[in-house]
Amino acid sequence: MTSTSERVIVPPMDDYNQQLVSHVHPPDWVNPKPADRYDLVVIGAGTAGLVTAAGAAGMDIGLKVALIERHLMGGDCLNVGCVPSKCIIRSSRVVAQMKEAGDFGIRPPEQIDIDFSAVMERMRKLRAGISHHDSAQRFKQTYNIDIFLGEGSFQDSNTIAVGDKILRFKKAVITTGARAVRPSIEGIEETGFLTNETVFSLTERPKRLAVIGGGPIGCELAQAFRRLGCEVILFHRHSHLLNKEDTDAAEIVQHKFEQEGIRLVLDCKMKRAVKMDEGKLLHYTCNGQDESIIVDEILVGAGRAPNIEGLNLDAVGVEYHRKGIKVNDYLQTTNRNIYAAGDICMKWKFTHAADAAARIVIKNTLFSPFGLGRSKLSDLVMPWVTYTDPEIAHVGMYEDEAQEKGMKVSTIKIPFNTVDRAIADGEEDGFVKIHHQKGSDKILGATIVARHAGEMISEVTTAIVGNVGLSKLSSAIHPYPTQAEGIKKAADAYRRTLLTPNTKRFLGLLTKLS
Ligand SMILES: Cc1cc2nc3c(=O)[nH]c(=O)nc-3n(C[C@H](O)[C@H](O)[C@H](O)COP(=O)(O)OP(=O)(O)OC[C@H]3O[C@@H](n4cnc5c(N)ncnc54)[C@H](O)[C@@H]3O)c2cc1C
Ligand SMILES: NC(=O)c1ccc[n+]([C@@H]2O[C@H](COP(=O)([O-])OP(=O)(O)OC[C@H]3O[C@@H](n4cnc5c(N)ncnc54)[C@H](O)[C@@H]3O)[C@@H](O)[C@H]2O)c1
Repeated sequence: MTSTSERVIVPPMDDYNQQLVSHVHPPDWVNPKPADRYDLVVIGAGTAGLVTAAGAAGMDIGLKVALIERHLMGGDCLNVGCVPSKCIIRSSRVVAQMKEAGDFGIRPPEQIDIDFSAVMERMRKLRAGISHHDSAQRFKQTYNIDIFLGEGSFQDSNTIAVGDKILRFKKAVITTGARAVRPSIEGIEETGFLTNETVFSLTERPKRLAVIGGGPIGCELAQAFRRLGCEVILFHRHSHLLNKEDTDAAEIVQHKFEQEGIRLVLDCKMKRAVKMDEGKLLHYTCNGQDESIIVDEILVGAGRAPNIEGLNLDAVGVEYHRKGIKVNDYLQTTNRNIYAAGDICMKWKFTHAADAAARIVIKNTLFSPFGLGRSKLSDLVMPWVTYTDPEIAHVGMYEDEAQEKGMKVSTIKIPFNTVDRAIADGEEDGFVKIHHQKGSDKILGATIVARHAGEMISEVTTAIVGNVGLSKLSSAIHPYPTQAEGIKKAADAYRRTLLTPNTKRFLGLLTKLS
């Protein structure tokens, strides 16, 4: 047995990050002697890889599974994505609520003292605490999975190399995820910038922060850093933020950002970055005007690039493109023995999407002989949430998407200023919007904008998955007062559309006879 594990550093290497690394890339890890042949080899131990490997090995039916990770087990979600971002978002919400205290009859403190380094330390502590779930030791001991730390690279259609080890497989799954796109802005590499891979290592607050990209990453982090005391300028190349979301929803968030003092530069083109003594100079154009600004740090959240380099995909006939690996609806690549799941191959780049895809892959690789009974990606009903404040939660189709599919759509919108609990909470900026098939109560999709919209959307997801229509939803009792009553109000609004003049006449007759 040889040790192939390279020492990995997650700055700052305090006790918490040492604990994290000891779980997800132990410095003293010794790769095992490979089995003669694996039923499944999984490359990449992010959410998709962990769920695939644990799901297969955890069945305890004697499957031999290997999992390869070159950096940190847990992937983006645990280390540089969902977990650290939601921890600092939580701290930033405390600041926002302290600032709003006056609206609730509570005198806010004269000065809110934000200890940025303590906020980041809290995040590191929580992340380290969660990390044992994804640890190499746990996956080895609980599931009897062979963990190989190192870069996986295909040799041929039956073997993968990790360092000096050769792993033979029946089926392989590529779950290597994606990373931040490096923007093509002149001088940006020399000037230096942060991405999601480095921003959570900050220990000091940058006074002036430029955020490039107004998608989920840019928006969630711009608002958090603004609330934690940075001056934030947010550059986006489209005419409004979160342009993939429902327009009304994005508008509410954009308005909130402006209220909170985030400077928005929309429809912009970044031209050049220059490192100066006073900071980082950014040249850009906006509305045809040349402009510039000096900041202390630049954070880029400008989309994702797939981690395909080094996999040697050409050797195994796995086709790929700029956005990732090509898969069919069964998540099978162009090599029938090799599958893929998660950010490496899917338009839905979410942890829960990677998890759901992994479950499809387990079924299709191991339990669908001759292709019988395979599960399809297109059967999934996918919700997602952007954790701005208010949050935007969505599930199913947007109105235009449904129309493009030839469906006739009706939309019901309930603003939260008509929902008692939202009024009591002082959280009236938002709405529940439900799209349903015209002339029927079948729910096609929904968007919710609310402080905890993410906690509410699952009711609609469950309804869609369970084929529960608006009529049934309207008969489900919702506790009063809750913000989820907004969903019931939408369902009630649908029920009222059934009251045609004829039904009203009939009901009138019934009352006379009663
Ligand atoms: C800032 C940020 C916030 C986010 N917030 C959320 C959120 O709130 N909710 C949500 O649902 N999603 C969120 N996401 C998205 C989520 O993190 C991803 O969709 C999810 O991590 C994808 O999982 P994955 O397994 O496909 O890939 P990854 O998590 O990227 O894992 C891939 C793994 O493969 C390894 N690897 C790559 N190449 C090789 C190789 N050749 N050999 C061995 N190992 C290799 C990598 O090191 C990595 O560990 C966020 C993302 C970011 C960046
Ligand atoms: N809450 C969540 O679930 C969550 C949170 C964060 C990220 N994510 C996932 O991560 C993925 C990546 O997020 P993202 O925000 O990086 O990508 P994105 O592609 O969704 O958004 C980036 C935006 O930046 C713009 N942009 C790119 N280059 C620019 C430039 N030079 N100047 C100005 N604007 C520029 C793009 O046009 C785009 O609209 C998303 O697909 C999302 O699924 C999810």
